[in-house]
Amino acid sequence: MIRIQVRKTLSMSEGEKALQIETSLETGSFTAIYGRSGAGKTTFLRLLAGLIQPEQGYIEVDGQVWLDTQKKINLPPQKRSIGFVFQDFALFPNMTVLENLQYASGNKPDQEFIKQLLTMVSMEKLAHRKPTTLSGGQKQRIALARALVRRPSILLLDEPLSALDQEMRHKLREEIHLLHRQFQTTTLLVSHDLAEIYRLANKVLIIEEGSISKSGKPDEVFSEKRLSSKIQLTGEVVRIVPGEVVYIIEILTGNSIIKTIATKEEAEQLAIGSQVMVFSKAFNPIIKKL
Ligand SMILES: Nc1ncnc2c1ncn2[C@@H]1O[C@H](COP(=O)(O)OP(=O)(O)OP(=O)(O)O)[C@@H](O)[C@H]1O
Repeated sequence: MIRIQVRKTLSMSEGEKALQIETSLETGSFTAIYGRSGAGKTTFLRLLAGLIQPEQGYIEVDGQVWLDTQKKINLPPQKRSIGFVFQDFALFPNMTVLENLQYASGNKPDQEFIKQLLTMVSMEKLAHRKPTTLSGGQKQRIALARALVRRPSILLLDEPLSALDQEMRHKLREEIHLLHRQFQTTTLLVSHDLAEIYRLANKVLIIEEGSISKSGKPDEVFSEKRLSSKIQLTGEVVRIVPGEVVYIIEILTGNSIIKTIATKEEAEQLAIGSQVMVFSKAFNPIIKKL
């Protein structure tokens, strides 16, 4: 079990605001953190990692206290068993893929485990390449393997797939899913992508106005009961076409575009890039073999 309670004053453009988070996570769970830009999601991960200090807080991970401001306990980042993956790869450019993993694994690299990780992220053949010769997806696979190489108690993923194209995002999402099934590392993922959250997370925390406004299973948190439906898809708004009476909203879901209609009021709440869920009560599909 992981118990977290932190308070930190954030300096926002509109002034100061308190970030106050209190939650507990089951060991081995996969939790997504969702919220507007600037809500404090990254700051929350950095507080957990010990990269920034809260004014007040308590963090206990599987019985070990990492932070207790009352008792003046505060483990430095290197003593907190954490793996971190950011959106911008952050590999050492002068080291090969293998050296990046060996360096991260400390004094006694477990060569067998490094090999297993490289195989799991399909990078065993590229172990001797330098990061500059790799694609974004490949670099992020190495960043994932590197974050896991010390078998951390917590894996923190800060929008790890957001710099990748749709296809690569999808592939890496499945790899993260497999890595989590294999190692059961307690994971926190910051994501704006509902499809990603649905696929990976068993719990979601929504951060609004500096605190958790909702938490629960993705289904409970995102779907509204009144919208009980036969089909539910998640996607991203790619086009909004105003009409005389209604608006046409084009939504990218997987590799397909769905067109739906919306009232002016509904359309005004959307923007290009908004993540949405599409519901339909009547589902009467026609199947055509491709
Ligand atoms: N160490 C710090 N001390 C005080 N304020 C900070 C600190 N780090 C970040 N902030 C402020 O806290 C706010 C939240 O930033 P944060 O990066 O956590 O948001 P976010 O929810 O991750 O946003 P995004 O989705 O855009 O990445 C910002 O206004 C930022 O300027």
